Amino acid sequence: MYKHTITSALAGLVLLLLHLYYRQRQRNVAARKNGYGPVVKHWTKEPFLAFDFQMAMHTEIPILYRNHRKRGHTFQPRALMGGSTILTIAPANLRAISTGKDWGIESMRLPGMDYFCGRGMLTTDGELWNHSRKLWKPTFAKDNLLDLAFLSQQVDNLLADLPADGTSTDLQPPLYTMFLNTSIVFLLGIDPTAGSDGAPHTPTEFITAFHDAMYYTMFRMLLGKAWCLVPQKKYLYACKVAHSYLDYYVDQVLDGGSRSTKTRSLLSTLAHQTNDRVYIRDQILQGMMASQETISTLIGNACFLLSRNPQYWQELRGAAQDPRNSELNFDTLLDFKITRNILFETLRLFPVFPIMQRIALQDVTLPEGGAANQDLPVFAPKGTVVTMSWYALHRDPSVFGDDVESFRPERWESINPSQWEFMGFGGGNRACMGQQKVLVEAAYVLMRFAQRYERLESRDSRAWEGELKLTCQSKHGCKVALYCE
Ligand code: HEM
Repeated sequence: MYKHTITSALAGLVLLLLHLYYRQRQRNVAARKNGYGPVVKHWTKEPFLAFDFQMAMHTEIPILYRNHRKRGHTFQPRALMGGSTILTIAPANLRAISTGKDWGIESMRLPGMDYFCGRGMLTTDGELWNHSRKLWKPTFAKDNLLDLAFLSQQVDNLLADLPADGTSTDLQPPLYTMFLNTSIVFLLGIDPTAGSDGAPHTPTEFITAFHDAMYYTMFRMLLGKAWCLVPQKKYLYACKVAHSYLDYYVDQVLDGGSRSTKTRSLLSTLAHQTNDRVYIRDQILQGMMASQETISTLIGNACFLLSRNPQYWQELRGAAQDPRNSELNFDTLLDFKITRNILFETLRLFPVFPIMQRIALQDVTLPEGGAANQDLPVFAPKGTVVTMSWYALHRDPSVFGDDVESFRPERWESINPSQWEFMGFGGGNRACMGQQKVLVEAAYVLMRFAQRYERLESRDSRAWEGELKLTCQSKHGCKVALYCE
């Protein structure tokens, strides 16, 4: 009886595999007839859903680079049950995905994120997304980014706190705290370091709740409908604290009539344009996700690289001490080549967002990647997910030179990658709105550091290893020693 059951199960399995194999063959034949080419396949350990591959690409950042080197610009893990993602870094495909209306993110993100942060730029497609982008726009206008006074004061405090006698220190946590504070000023128009002002929670309680809610939101996104099986008390509490903290400030601005204030935080910009309290709160939460650890991650990575390449620190220090560069304002910082090259080179090697995904909103054609030569178009039926690895894209020797693993900021003087060959700030419809703000603020911090410290030395012999949370940070932080003259 037992033997019979096993034999039947095995026979069933073989039939299922044969069925899946022939279905895939039929699809390939049909695609070829229509001028499409099949995508190069990649074997995974778990062949049904390629689950091991999906997990690895979110935990081991360089894995997609290694696979692209083996399989080419476009490939697909073989998943017998279907539904596996197409991986592509072919610039023509990236252009098509980033500029058309056929690709989106809503169905991948909104179900898991809706309860916490609702509908906004990071969770919707189409009209809703477009509407949010328009409402956010004035906050990123140049005249709203000129004032570096709060950042300057924060940098003063940081420089006063950091040891300058060669004692080992990790720059990542204080950089994170500093940019968390500037983020809150930018989003809410309040100084979180100034103490309590009647809000139902302290800024620290809000931040803790924000992180807790994000942590559980990740599970919601991973588990889909099965999420309801997980105890939800902590998640609901975290959402409640974060919501009530922000509601307090939204109410103040809407009810207190302070909409005419000159402070152009995201909150005040939005309050000029809508009365929808929940909508405004949701946008602030999404702004927090886009901004709160991005700039600190970039500067931390830049310092990590500079501490191992002292010649560039000396170059930066020389420029920072040059009296002609004494005025650090929006325009001078944005035009400053040395910091720009350092920041772009850092983003090239360690993109803050190393992978990005999109889902096909209808049947679509990708311009290339089909057949063994990868020169035929690829058919992507509605619901196909594409994964784009910026980490791999930024290591193309034909664009960046043979020494792609080296930190060489001066390469940016002689290369000219297209928008689809370097995507540190994304590109196309959903390109980063904060790019100028980032380049100016990060340059400001690097210049202030280089003015003060004669040397920046690494205190960590390990190679850079990425840890993917909201952004991709160095797993081991940025352990350095700083020396003043
Ligand atoms: C090192 C810092 C940063 C980097 C590297 C960065 C990079 C990116 C990238 C790659 C995208 C595209 C995402 C996609 O394709 O779906 C993006 C989107 C975005 N970024 Fe940034 N970002 C940074 C900081 C910021 C900051 C500080 C803000 C705001 C204060 C900001 C606001 C946004 C917004 C609003 C979007 C969404 C655009 C949309 O979906 O339409 N970013 N960012």
